[in-house]
Amino acid sequence: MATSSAWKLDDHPKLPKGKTIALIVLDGWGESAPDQYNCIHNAPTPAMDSLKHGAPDTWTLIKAHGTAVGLPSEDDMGNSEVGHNALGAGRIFAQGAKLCDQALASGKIFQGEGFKYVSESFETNTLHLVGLLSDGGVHSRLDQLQLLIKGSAERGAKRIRVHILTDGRDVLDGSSVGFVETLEADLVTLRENGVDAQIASGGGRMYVTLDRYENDWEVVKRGWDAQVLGEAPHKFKNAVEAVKTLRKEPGANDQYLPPFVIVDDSGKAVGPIVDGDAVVTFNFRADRMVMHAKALEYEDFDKFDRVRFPKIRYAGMLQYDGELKLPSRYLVSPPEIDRTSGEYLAHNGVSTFACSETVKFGHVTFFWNGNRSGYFNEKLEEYVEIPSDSGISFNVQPKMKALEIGEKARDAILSGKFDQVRVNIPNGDMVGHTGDIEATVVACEAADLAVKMIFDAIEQVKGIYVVTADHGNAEDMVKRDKSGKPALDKEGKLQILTSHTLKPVPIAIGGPGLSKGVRFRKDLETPGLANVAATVMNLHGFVAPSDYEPTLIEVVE
Ligand SMILES: O=C(O)[C@@H](CO)OP(=O)(O)O
Ligand SMILES: [Mn+2]
Ligand SMILES: [Mn+2]
Repeated sequence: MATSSAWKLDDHPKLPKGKTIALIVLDGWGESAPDQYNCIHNAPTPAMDSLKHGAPDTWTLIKAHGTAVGLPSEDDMGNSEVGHNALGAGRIFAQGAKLCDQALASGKIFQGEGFKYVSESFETNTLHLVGLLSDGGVHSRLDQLQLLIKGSAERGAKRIRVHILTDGRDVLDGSSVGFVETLEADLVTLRENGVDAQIASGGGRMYVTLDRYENDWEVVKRGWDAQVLGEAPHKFKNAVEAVKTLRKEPGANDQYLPPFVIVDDSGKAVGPIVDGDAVVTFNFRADRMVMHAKALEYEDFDKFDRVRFPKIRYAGMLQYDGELKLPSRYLVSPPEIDRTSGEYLAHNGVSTFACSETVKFGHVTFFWNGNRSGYFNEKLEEYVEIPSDSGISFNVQPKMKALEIGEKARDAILSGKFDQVRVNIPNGDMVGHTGDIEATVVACEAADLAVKMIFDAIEQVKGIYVVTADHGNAEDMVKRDKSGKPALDKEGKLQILTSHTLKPVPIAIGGPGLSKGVRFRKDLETPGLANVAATVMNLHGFVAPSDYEPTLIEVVE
């Protein structure tokens, strides 16, 4: 790849090139006060602990939520998409949640090409809305769905079917009932006003539709069967009753609710997707919509038997994959995350190895590279995916593939072939989402062992490590009141927190290759994840582009 002048990075005046850098992202690893709900504190994590104590020059905290990562407000917890986007792109982009808010508030969403396209079905056919039903703000938001439904009805949608996916992962488990009741009440009002509006199907997000990175197509198939074919093992006349009843099944919770369809008095599904219908998927976040989008859009498709492939007018809330241009129609233009650090470094000859297990593979590749799949330069990059366990909830195998990721990273470091070895270690996050505190402690220990393995390899090649996280999760596993004490529910019970948090995340640098005098600056007011890219570019021996968020480090004599 010839380096055009636009891509050429200036040499760093003080820092050398050619050091091997291990870049470790601990998924869902925030910093919080120690107590019994802080699984990171309660796990033996000697590698991570060794970085922290008495080392203010090489260990610090950075912001990983809210406006620091392009989310609408400081009440928005961080997540992997916005976190890895910020880490990789070195700048803060207004993210999907915010762009959709703006488009809905101004009404522009209804004037765009995407909406016009789907609205051509309104007169004669059904509008289906499919997505995650909660106010979590990570993948979707209920208030955005409400505005979309209202706006569509005002613009001629006569028959509306909503296919819901219950959450319990970005919000408390059990909250699905309240969200379904709220939606149902809206639909009742619409019906009173002459719009035939109903919930048509549903299921838990982790079991129905929202798989990612092709971990388990069965998940998408279950959703297809319910949404398109109108077939599911459970049939109900009413969605509130469906959710309440199915939550009582063994092992069921909001995340893993079995699929159901709503049927009429004669037992017929009320809303299968058929030829001529319009479909809008109202999630703004990409990763868990890509597989579903392929099933809805691709003529050639062999991942499961679709039985019927209806000719529909389909639009995503956003375009979910910029490289694949998928879906081809969308309501809101996604953030244009360009000139990522990965692309710059590839243009400047830096060779990169990236690895995680399936459930986080796209985080260190696709999200890292600004929601773009594929290599920038095949000769310089190698991305390795370790297959994740599928069909289980991760508290059953809390060690996940941490050690395998550690081994792959170690081998890549020792091979001498790569300047940057980048990994995501998923345990704190994936097991934290199960709400299983004991398993999450085991998960954090496993993550730390993987970190240690990578540190050892860096030691051998006299390289540098940068270790950080994308957002919090495992460091706080209980819902708290304003004073920070565990909040009790109406029955006086603790409410286990399965979601991410608002906490800052640690970042540490070190290793024998770190030049003397490199330390974290103290003059940045609120450093966040977006400051990491410039830092890493410096450690590779380059000055970051001038519009990147400033580097976290300085070199003192
Ligand atoms: O699992 C997911 O989809 C989200 C939570 O909704 O987690 P993360 O952002 O860490 O991928
Ligand atoms: Mn994450
Ligand atoms: Mn997560």
